[in-house]
Amino acid sequence: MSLTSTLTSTAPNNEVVLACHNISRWFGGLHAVKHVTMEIRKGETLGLVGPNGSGKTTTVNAITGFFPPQEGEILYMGRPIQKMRPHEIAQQGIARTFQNVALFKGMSVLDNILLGRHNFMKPSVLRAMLYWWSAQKEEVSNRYKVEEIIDLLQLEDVRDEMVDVVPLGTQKRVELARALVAEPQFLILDEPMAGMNQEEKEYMVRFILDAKEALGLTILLIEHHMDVVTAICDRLVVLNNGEKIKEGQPLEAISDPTVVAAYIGRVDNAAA
Ligand SMILES: Nc1ncnc2c1ncn2[C@@H]1O[C@H](COP(=O)(O)OP(=O)(O)OP(=O)(O)O)[C@@H](O)[C@H]1O
Repeated sequence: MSLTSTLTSTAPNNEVVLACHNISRWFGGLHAVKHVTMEIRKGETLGLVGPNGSGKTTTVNAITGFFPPQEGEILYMGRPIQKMRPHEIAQQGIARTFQNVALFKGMSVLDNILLGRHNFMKPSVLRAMLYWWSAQKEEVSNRYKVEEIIDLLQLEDVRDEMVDVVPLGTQKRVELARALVAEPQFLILDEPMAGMNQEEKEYMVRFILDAKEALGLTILLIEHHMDVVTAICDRLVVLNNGEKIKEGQPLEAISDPTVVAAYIGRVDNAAA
């Protein structure tokens, strides 16, 4: 499969799922995200790109409540979320994967995926003892969802393996599975193809598109591989030094002189 021949099949509509209005985040004296405004519409795959250190992960950390914005507003389905804690934001229907694989070593693939159901698990021992039948129903429903996602992402063969022994590409897929079993409407992927070879990248693209189609997702994708970004994103937002420098159709955005200069500037700086 060629990445350039890949097409998104679920067209976005005009309903705004997530809106960031003028958000800023500082770390001490470092203004990591500067007055960023962007909107993501239902069914859309929005690419968030930019050179290293341009503020992409910080923006995602602001949306997901890990490092909330100190200025500005974030609306999810029209409701402000910028003061919510990460688990409350997750409960709204937002799930994410992390730039560096963040799985629990020493646990199986299956158990790592099951952890994504924690928002659906009620931990009361008393409740479980008194209402064993209800706990059983809950267990069955968790298992059912997990099996559906294992099937969708073709993880059947490795489900009982320790997660640390499966290849990186599969670990990234396990992370995606863990995010998907939380039944999100809005999925944030932070460099899901990092460290992958071409074949692994192509598989991952396929899995992301399949998941989007099957589960009706809206996606925010941070990705450095421009072939992936141009193949699967409907629009791009480009950051540089914490600021939004461009927003538009993928091919148009990445060939914009300001964007090209931002990337080349980093290369020159790195070489200096
Ligand atoms: N928790 C933190 N504490 C201090 N500084 C931070 C923190 N998180 C990010 N930064 C800084 O904020 C700036 C933006 O970083 P960020 O990780 O958002 O960039 P990025 O675009 O995601 O980069 P990359 O593509 O390399 O992942 C960088 O200068 C980074 O060092």
